Amino acid sequence: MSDGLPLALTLGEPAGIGPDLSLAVWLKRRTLHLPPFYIVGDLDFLAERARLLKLDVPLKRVDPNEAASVFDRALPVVSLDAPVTARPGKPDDTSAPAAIASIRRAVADVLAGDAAAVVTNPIAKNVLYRADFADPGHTEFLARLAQEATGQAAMPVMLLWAPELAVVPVTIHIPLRNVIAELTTDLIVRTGRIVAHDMERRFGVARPRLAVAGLNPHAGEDGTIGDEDRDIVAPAVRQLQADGIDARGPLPADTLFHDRARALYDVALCMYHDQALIPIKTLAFDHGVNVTLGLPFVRTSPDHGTAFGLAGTGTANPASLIAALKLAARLTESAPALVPVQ
Ligand SMILES: NC(=O)C1=CN([C@@H]2O[C@H](COP(=O)(O)OP(=O)(O)OC[C@H]3O[C@@H](n4cnc5c(N)ncnc54)[C@H](O)[C@@H]3O)[C@@H](O)[C@H]2O)C=CC1
Ligand SMILES: NCC(=O)COP(=O)(O)O
Repeated sequence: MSDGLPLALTLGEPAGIGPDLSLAVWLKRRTLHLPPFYIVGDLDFLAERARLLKLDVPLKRVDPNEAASVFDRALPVVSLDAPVTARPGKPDDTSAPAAIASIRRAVADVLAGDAAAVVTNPIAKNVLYRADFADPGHTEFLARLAQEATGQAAMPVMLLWAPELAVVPVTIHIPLRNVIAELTTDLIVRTGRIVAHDMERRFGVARPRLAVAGLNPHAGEDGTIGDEDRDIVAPAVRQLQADGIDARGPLPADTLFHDRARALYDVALCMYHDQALIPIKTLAFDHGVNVTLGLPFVRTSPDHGTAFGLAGTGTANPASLIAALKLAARLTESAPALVPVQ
């Protein structure tokens, strides 16, 4: 990992499974050779959750620069002045400030060079929205924080990655009825350029192959089942090709995700959230990782959400968080912790 720096892991929604998984994966640090990380959150709250789960996890309040050396014997906690009282499975609007402050601190640490990358635990979007969180999710919030800190505009792109499949939703958390209005040739082109750049730079794929899904059934069937594929998606593919990017499409989405089709591309660019996330969560829910491309730093996250029904039970599967920690370490190895925004 870059310069032996630890990963900064956010608290996420305190009533969700993020705290449980963070404690559980620390216990597996040696057997799984996990990269060192610290969690940004309320130490007393984490100690209480560990007691509830009967997990013997010593916690140590640290500054980020102490975290790597502490990690082997205790879970390092960068403590925030944002106490949490939420109980497992009972989301409580008062914990939104702590969830937000944790993300802010993790980003500040990585931008200050004190952490190698940001790994986020799941937040409950509706809880944050009620607290006037202005962004749809981490993806856009992280880009805003990066822009505020560096003065450089960042266009964040959501990638869901697993060894079996990588997908990008071009439009993300918007109502389905707004997708057509927001889907433009320019948006697809800008997204495709960032995907091609970051797949090469971060993931080490020499000439990434992009499969661009159509929006309509049968990719519009020559404009007879909707004209967006012909008028919006196809020109974007041509532009990406003119840029020298190996892009194909628009391809019918219903035949894009079976085994033989997946062997022909590195990333599928999908036109809306569920077109991208259904296939990857079907194939790789337990170990899929959410990665934000287009940022000047690495951010990964488990692919799942807060799973309120499992919080405090000790039954949530930690595999996706483990994959997120390992991928964050890998991505910071293959490129500097901070890369300029294109
Ligand atoms: N990166 C993030 O911050 C994300 C946040 N969310 C948020 O999570 C909340 C709940 O969303 P849902 O759609 O219900 O998705 P979810 O992923 O929390 O749960 C979907 C199903 O998968 C199960 N599940 C999830 N994680 C699991 C794990 N580690 N082990 C075993 N089973 C697991 C749950 O019990 C549930 O049956 C929402 O508020 C949403 O906004 C959802 C996805 C990502
Ligand atoms: N469906 C993916 C998701 O909700 C993650 O969003 P983000 O918080 O990473 O932007």
